[in-house]
Amino acid sequence: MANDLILDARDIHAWYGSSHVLHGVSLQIGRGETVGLLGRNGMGKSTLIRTLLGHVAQRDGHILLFGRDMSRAQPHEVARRGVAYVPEGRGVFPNLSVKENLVMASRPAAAAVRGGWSYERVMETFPRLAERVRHLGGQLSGGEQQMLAIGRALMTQPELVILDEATEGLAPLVVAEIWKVIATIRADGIATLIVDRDFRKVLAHSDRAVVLQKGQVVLSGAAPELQASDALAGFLGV
Ligand SMILES: Nc1ncnc2c1ncn2[C@@H]1O[C@H](COP(=O)(O)OP(=O)(O)OP(=O)(O)O)[C@@H](O)[C@H]1O
Repeated sequence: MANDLILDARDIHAWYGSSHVLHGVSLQIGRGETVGLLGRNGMGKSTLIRTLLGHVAQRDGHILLFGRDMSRAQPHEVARRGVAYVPEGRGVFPNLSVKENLVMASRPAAAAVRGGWSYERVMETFPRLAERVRHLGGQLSGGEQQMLAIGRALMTQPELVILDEATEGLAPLVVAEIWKVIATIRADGIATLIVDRDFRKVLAHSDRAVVLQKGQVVLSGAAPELQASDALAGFLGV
């Protein structure tokens, strides 16, 4: 199994100044596996993601990516290893056009391996973006920006896509479109780590899920098992 792991993070701690936020979290993601990361507000989900990506300087623990030690890696080194991050708040370039946003993210890399995510395939997957290729990132609606952010992530030909609150604040129709794209990414065999407030949708689209409470893993298991678990509602406060 070890060789099939994309991510193997063990005993992760993280701090903001004197505030100790993650208390020994372990998380494994296998090739092509979709993992949901659940927990109430402020429980450490974004911090865990940002720590894995190298954005939180005060950290401890072991992070292996494809078996390589990335415990002290910088964010650009993690990205180069095939981890694409779609942050809360999207992160598209407002002064570049839709096409420029996509093309500048593009990496040929191992595209041939799976057919890859070409500019054309992103356009087919997101018809709304195709209608707006010349618009600037900043002129797009929130939902379109989110699609552009996901499109950018896919153009890097990732092995693992991390989606932090990708549907936050979007209209129901757009949310439904984004879940459809998440299903496409999964069917493509790209591993995904998903954070979203809609825990039912997360479980429906994941192989496995992990629940954080106060910076610790309090529950984890196969998605169908968690769905049926009485403990889950308690941890999520629903
Ligand atoms: N930049 C920061 N500086 C100081 N404290 C922070 C910072 N970011 C987050 N925190 C604190 O760390 C804890 C975990 O926050 P985090 O954002 O990781 O939680 P979360 O589970 O992602 O919740 P949310 O859904 O609200 O984003 C919270 O107590 C939060 O206030």
